[in-house]
Amino acid sequence: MVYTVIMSGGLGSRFWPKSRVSMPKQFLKTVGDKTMIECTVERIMNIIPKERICVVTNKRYVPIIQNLLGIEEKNIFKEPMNKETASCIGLAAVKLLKRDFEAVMVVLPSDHVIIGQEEFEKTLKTAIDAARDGDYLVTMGINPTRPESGYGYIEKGEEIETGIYKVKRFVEKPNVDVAKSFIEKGSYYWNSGMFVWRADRLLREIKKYLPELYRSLMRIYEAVDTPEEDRVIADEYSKIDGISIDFGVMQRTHRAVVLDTSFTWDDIGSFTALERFLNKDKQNNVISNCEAGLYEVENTMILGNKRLIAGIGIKDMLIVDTDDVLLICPKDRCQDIKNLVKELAGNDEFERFM
Ligand SMILES: Nc1nc2c(ncn2[C@@H]2O[C@H](COP(=O)(O)OP(=O)(O)OP(=O)(O)O)[C@@H](O)[C@H]2O)c(=O)[nH]1
Ligand SMILES: O=P(O)(O)O[C@H]1O[C@H](CO)[C@@H](O)[C@H](O)[C@@H]1O
Repeated sequence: MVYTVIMSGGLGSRFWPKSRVSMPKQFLKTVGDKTMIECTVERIMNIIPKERICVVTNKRYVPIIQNLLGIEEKNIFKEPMNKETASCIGLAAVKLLKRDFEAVMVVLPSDHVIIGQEEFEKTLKTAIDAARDGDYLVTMGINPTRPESGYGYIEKGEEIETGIYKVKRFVEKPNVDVAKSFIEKGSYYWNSGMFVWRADRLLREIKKYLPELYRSLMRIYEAVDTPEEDRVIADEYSKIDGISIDFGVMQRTHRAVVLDTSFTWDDIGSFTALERFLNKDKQNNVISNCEAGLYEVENTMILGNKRLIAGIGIKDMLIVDTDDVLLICPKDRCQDIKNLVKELAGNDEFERFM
């Protein structure tokens, strides 16, 4: 059977200070009036029934997820700590395999915006059909519109069925110059970060490329549904070296295929990504959730809280106000918020702001 696996344990640190450890961005109403994880569930429900929607998350978020989604506890796969997406997806694979030896997993991040529900459903059905036999790791390719260095790039090879191509090359997060050259070539997609594969196929690829992780996952597999499960997961997670599925498996596998897509997609990975979905004034400023008194301010993004935000002679800046933290930085440095958060999180004095 086909299951959805929603990855929802990330900290969303590029969205700090709006996103906090206690309430990361997937649980916030970032675009529209529903939380991002609710939108993810709604998007998939026409294709996969709720009883087969699973969420992998840090154990601290279980109450939030139950409250927002009303998902059965057996479908919430709890991680004791964050070890990136290869282990998160690997854990879901062993949990599902124990339930269903032919499980097909539709792996979805919990924080994307997709416009074009019909096209999305159509693509997903094709992806599921392509993955069902177990030969392929199916990715969904987005036609790139800018040399974004925060994404993975997929070069398409031979067309094996209409709209389905062998992956010639998968390059995770190239620098901007390399990304530019990919776009000029015209044969590259962005990796959407959504994947479809059989759980057993994924585990065979993990065995080949991440053997240590595979051994941990097999020990977890043995313990699933026994009284030892939580303890074994905690033991193994403490040993796992975190790596993303993209660097760990997708860049190395020979079994990836890519589907051409036609829906509008964004991963809302950073504040500037969010900016693309918000209204702008005549000076190209985004002013959200507050009043602003601006004099000669241009191309600036202001996400407010309760206060009036006033400014003079500012250009290309990001201002994020919350009850206890005010963040100010140039817009083109907004990816560095993740580094700032890492640095601040290492300091006891700032822990309460994280
Ligand atoms: N369960 C689980 N989910 C994860 C983990 N890391 C990331 N995710 C989820 O995977 C998706 C993509 O995550 P990223 O955008 O790479 O990371 P993020 O933590 O959301 O954001 P940043 O901290 O800003 O990079 C999101 O839905 C995250 O919630 C993890 O270790 N465990
Ligand atoms: O972990 P990150 O930074 O969100 O990157 C992942 O998602 C990107 C799309 O959101 C993909 O483009 C990347 O290849 C990767 O899967």
